[in-house]
Amino acid sequence: MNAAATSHALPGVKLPELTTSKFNHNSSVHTCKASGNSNSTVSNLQKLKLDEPIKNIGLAGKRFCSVGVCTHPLSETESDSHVEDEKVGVLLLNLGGPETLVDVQPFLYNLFADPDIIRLPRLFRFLQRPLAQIISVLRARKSKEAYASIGGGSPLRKITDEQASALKSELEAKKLPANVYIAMRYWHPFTEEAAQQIKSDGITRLVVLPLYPQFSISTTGSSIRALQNIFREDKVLSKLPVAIIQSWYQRYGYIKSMADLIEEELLSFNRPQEVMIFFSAHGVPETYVVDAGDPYKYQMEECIDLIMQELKARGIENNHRLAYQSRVGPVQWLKPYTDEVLVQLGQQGVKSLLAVPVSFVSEHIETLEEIDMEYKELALKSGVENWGRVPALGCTTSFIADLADAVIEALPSATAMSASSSPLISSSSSQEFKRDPVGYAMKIFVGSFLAFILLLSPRMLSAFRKPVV
Ligand SMILES: C=CC1=C(C)c2cc3[nH]c(cc4nc(cc5[nH]c(cc1n2)c(C)c5CCC(=O)O)C(CCC(=O)O)=C4C)c(C)c3C=C
Ligand SMILES: [Fe+2]
Repeated sequence: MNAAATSHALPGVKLPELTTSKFNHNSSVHTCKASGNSNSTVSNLQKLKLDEPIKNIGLAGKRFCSVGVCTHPLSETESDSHVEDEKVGVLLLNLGGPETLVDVQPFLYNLFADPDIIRLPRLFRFLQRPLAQIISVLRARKSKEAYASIGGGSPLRKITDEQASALKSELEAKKLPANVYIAMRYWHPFTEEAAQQIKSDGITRLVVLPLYPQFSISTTGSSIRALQNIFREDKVLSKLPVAIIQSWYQRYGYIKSMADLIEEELLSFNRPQEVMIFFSAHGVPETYVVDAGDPYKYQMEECIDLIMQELKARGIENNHRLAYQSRVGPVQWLKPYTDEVLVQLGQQGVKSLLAVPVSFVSEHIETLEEIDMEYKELALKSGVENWGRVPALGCTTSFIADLADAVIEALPSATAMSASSSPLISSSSSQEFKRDPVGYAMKIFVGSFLAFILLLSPRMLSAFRKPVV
């Protein structure tokens, strides 16, 4: 476990009591539920109060619960309300992608203008937008080439639409009629558009479901912040009961669906038992984990362990590795890097390799271009002879059914986001400031100065322009 993952990724977030459980391979039901749902199928429960600082309960960085549901403490009136009388909405959070090559630069601008993607010291936040403009222009050419090679745009919107409609059908089949909305962080349909639709449809209870299995400050965290900002400013939305599922990588339905895909893909090799299972996750800068307490790395490692345990239970005992891809800019990202590990494996004599994208559930630029083209070529050049790739989950039936169950489990614990005491928006830096204001001020001053020099240096600018591999 990484000691740095002790603080919560959304610092100070108060969560209701969640029940925790052991992962149960023999069970076809989920092993964890939010408390408040009396129909619990949970075994080996251990209560974990998440509104206490995590480090005080000796479970730093660990989440044993399959669904981290983030709400405010339930009031009696709210917890008494009947779900059957509600107009239920489900909001899927996703990244978004450029639909045409013309969209690429403005999409990149939106991405780099996000303070959860380029984390500038507070004093230099005024540089965020000009920097985003420079970096997006510098990166646009390479990025356009990549999108051009997969047909001229991102498939993300289409796939997310399909997932939304599959989830809606599955919820209906499970007797929970619901409207399903999509909020993309950096391209259409933007979070604002989804929020307006939710409001005009008169939704009375909302479950927020990120399409990222693992939590990262840069993905789910950023989307929740954006949502929180919009909801808090709106009279109606600020009162809407909302349940936020923060991560769901431990759910058995997800783990089983991933194992199914891997098992099936292994069969396409001549000697399946000799294939190295190579998990490739999207990276994040190392400082996210080490300084900001992003649980992403820990959750990723736990996720891979769970998938491998599930495969082992099926008699599949292949070797496996985890590496991180898609780094951007000159800073250190989570290691080991996918490109470096592929070269090492080839040189070490690994002949058959199955790539498994694991941080995202749709095909996108980084599966279709980076893995299928760049990494495949690199692996084959390095000595790998047989290459395969597990498809993204997309609309796999067992996976969508499990997402529907996650929504149903989360629904009863929805409460209003409005309470202005909500700490969802508060940042780790404000907590640090409260703890040690002088040290914090010094750090900001020195950090800002260095950041300013670094950010405008030719090396930094060219690192954003260069393709990583
Ligand atoms: C779990 C998934 C993702 C994490 C974590 C993540 C962090 C992260 N990403 C960038 C920079 C870029 N990401 C880009 C595309 C992109 N990123 C994700 C997912 C995660 N990103 C997806 C699904 C996509 C693809 C969308 C699509 O169009 O198909 C891009 C644009 C493409 C490119 O030019 O490479 C950039 C840039 C950072 C800096 C970051 C963490 C800080
Ligand atoms: Fe990314």
